[in-house]
Amino acid sequence: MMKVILHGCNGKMGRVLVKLMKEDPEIEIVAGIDHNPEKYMNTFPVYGQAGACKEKGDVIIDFSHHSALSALIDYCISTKTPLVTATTGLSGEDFTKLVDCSKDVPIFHSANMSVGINLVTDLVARAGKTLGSSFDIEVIEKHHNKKVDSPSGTAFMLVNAINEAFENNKEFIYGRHGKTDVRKDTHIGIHAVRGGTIVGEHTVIFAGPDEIIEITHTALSKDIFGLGAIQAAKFITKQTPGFYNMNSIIQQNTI
Ligand SMILES: NC(=O)C1=CN([C@@H]2O[C@H](COP(=O)(O)OP(=O)(O)OC[C@H]3O[C@@H](n4cnc5c(N)ncnc54)[C@H](OP(=O)(O)O)[C@@H]3O)[C@@H](O)[C@H]2O)C=CC1
Ligand SMILES: O=C(O)C1=N[C@H](C(=O)O)C[C@H](O)C1
Repeated sequence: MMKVILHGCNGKMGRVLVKLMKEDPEIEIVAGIDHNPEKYMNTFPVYGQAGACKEKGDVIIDFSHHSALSALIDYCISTKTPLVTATTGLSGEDFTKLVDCSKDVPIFHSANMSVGINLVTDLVARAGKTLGSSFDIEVIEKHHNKKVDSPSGTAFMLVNAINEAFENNKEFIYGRHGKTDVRKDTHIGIHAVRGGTIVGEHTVIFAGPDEIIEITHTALSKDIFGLGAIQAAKFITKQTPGFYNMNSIIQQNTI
């Protein structure tokens, strides 16, 4: 039985994880951590912050807010608990802290826990490399109206992968408005749409002379993110300290 501590248990993704983990006979949720512990009647104890958690878990799954990450990492280091973190909106400092922590504890981070988007990340990097600078690259991401961070973590994952293929020579342009300068071929435009209950859609457009390639991933349910996080949790409880992502699982399973 894998004992899980769920960080952000009362949020939208937290509730999805509670539902999915209750259906999994190999998992027990031993505790939750959330800003507002009293919000739901849970069958497990819920604490207002990581430091207050009394239970010991085999792993923590985190879908919360970037501002909570620092305290969570301190908890993981002091209790030597592996962490699967899906939270987006992380700063460079947050990433550095995660990488430092991974020297002592297994850490898994992916801005998108679906298998599909991880394949798309490879595809767009390859497309960028193949098409070169004569194709303009623009990314459009669409999410629900409750999302707090823009652009999405996945959009950053996609453009960073493309940029690497261009030896990091690209400049990210966030939306356009007014009488701005004309587009340069070093630009990658990134555009965020927010509305309704859109689960998550990412399109990368490669617009060239007289032809256009569009690669789109559409998430149809939040369950895919939850199931990916559960798969990641099962994976890192068997790993030594290090920094892991979806590719670590894909390579192992050759899905
Ligand atoms: N990697 C992936 O595949 C996916 C990642 N995400 C990411 O997961 C995160 C959560 O998404 P979602 O569930 O939709 O967001 P929600 O806002 O619905 O949930 C976040 C939860 O975390 C709580 N929280 C906020 N700050 C803290 C804190 N300092 N300590 C403890 N709990 C805190 C919130 O409490 P309160 O509301 O009271 O502030 C809320 O209950 C986002 O960063 C999102 O981008 C989402 C889907 C997929
Ligand atoms: O907040 C969300 O909902 C999502 N966030 C992640 C992101 O920022 O990329 C992943 C997914 O698209 C849903």
